[in-house]
Amino acid sequence: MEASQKDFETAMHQVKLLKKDPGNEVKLKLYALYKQASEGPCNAPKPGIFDLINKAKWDAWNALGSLPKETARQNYVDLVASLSSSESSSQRKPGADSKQSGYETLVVTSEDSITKIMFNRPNKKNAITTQMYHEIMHALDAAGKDDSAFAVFTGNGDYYCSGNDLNNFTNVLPDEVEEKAKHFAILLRNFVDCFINFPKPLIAVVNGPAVGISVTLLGLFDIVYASDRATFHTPFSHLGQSPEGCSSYMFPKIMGSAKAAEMLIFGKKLTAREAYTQGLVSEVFPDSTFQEEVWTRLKTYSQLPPNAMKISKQLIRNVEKEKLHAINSKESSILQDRWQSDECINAIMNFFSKKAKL
Ligand SMILES: CCCCC/C=C/CC(=O)SCCNC(=O)CCNC(=O)[C@H](O)C(C)(C)COP(=O)(O)OP(=O)(O)OC[C@H]1O[C@@H](n2cnc3c(N)ncnc32)[C@H](O)[C@@H]1OP(=O)(O)O
Repeated sequence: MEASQKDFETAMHQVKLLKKDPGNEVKLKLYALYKQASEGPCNAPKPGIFDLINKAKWDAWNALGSLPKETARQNYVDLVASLSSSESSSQRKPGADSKQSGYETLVVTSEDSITKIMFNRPNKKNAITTQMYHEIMHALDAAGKDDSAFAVFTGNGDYYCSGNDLNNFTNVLPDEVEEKAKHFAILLRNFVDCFINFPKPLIAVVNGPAVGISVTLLGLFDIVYASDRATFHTPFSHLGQSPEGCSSYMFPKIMGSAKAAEMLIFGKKLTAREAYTQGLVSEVFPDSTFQEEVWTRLKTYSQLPPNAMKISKQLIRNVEKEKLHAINSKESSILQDRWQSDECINAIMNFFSKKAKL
């Protein structure tokens, strides 16, 4: 299948996550393909002979001649995929129980055929920064391709995750607000798409309170295990925002529209037991034995035939994939407007002036 504009944008994000410098030759190739894919054949004036860097870039772009934009886009996406996958395989020893390097906001490990992705900003209640959104997308992409049977998300410390890091919205100058909102909407859409597209069973081990986007995404998980200390809170109206993560569709489907509305419109916080009764959580465990019970069970499941599990997951989820992509796109574009609203800007300012906490 031909790479889409969205694949192209995702690849552009992935390039920023490469840990190793791919070298000048590859960087020139990436530059040339990027220009060809976004602007078409080279139309810029040739730089002067002593302007070495710009001349090398111009030469690389010009060398692509009349290569169609779509082919350049595909080649760019393929090149980035090969750079990312060679980087992740060189970071992992085959068969080893390994902590994968290259992540700053996550701890990603592979053990017992399970890829564990742990939010790792315990001092900030695992709030998700822009870097963390990118690292999660990268970890999911790698977990979808590695030889693990399934992927598990959990949190380090007392929280599962406190949702979007509200600092993502600070330090934005007034004339940048519109552009930033657009940028975040693209990031959000790409981020949620990674969960919709994830090909293997996706499991959440909710070790403590969960807020915002870390809750809404649970509707896209296949199994959710929760400690009895966990709570589930989507305070969108309090923040002048609106639902994401496909929750505007998945939550009413899972728990019925009356219960979903209490959460998504009024920000009602659910206990783990309530979330279980409403179908968002598969099972609740006492906090004292949570880790032991859950991981023992997951290790047993991970020995089941991986292809059978993958196929079953896809059978369950794929019927609605296109619908979910459309919902994600709509939710992201509504949020793009919300982030520019006085309601939202005031709510975030109140949080940082410590006037408002959830
Ligand atoms: C690309 C953009 C996509 C956007 C997608 C949109 C998603 C929507 C959402 O996710 S909405 C949810 C947003 N989250 C919140 O509003 C939570 C805000 N945090 C709180 O209300 C509280 O911190 C708490 C209830 C989670 C925990 O309270 P507690 O008193 O136990 O702890 P502290 O407040 O002292 O927290 C410790 C430090 O962590 C910082 N922090 C916690 N959560 C966030 C956050 N979401 N964003 C930014 N910072 C957060 C908190 O400020 C403390 O920092 P400090 O020690 O430096 O003061």
